[in-house]
Amino acid sequence: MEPVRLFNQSTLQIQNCGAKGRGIVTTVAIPTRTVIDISPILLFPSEEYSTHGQHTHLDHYTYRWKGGMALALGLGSMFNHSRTPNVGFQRDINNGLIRYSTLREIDVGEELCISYGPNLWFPDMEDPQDHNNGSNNGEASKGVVSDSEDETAESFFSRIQLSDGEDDDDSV
Ligand SMILES: C[S@@+](CC[C@H](N)C(=O)[O-])C[C@H]1O[C@@H](n2cnc3c(N)ncnc32)[C@H](O)[C@@H]1O
Repeated sequence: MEPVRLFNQSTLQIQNCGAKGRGIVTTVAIPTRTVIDISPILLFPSEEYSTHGQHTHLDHYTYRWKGGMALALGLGSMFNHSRTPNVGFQRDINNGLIRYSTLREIDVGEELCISYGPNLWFPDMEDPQDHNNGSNNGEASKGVVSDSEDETAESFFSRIQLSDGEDDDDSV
């Protein structure tokens, strides 16, 4: 596909990122700790999700959320995964939003990626070992990230909390 400038964020564009499918790329350099998007979510209650949603393509896009699974509307559904993400996110459960912020300085033309956590349901194209053996392409449950109540060391929530200032330490 041709890169398409996004209406609400004119410095980011969505484009084809090879085997990963579509992804988000920046057309300008971005300083660290910059909020780059705030995506409202659509909540699917747990029962509805287990009966219907998880059997559909939605299951590749949803975030674990209090009371069910959430689909991020807008950019939030377009971030690809990296083991070394340059974007972090924070769920705002009360307001039904996810805030995305840069974790380091980002150069022009870089793809913006989040970490989905350790349980991938596809071979990671950014990880040559995984790409070769496809070892994660099996039993792992889908859903983009781990439960906020049950964070793993590799997931964003255990690494940084930007917007509420409770913990803005990058360390794991
Ligand atoms: C939330 S969607 C991201 C947007 C997606 N690329 C698209 O075009 O709709 C998650 C899907 O993107 C793909 N994906 C994301 N990160 C990837 C990676 N590092 N390696 C391979 N595929 C990836 C997988 O197919 C995954 O199910």
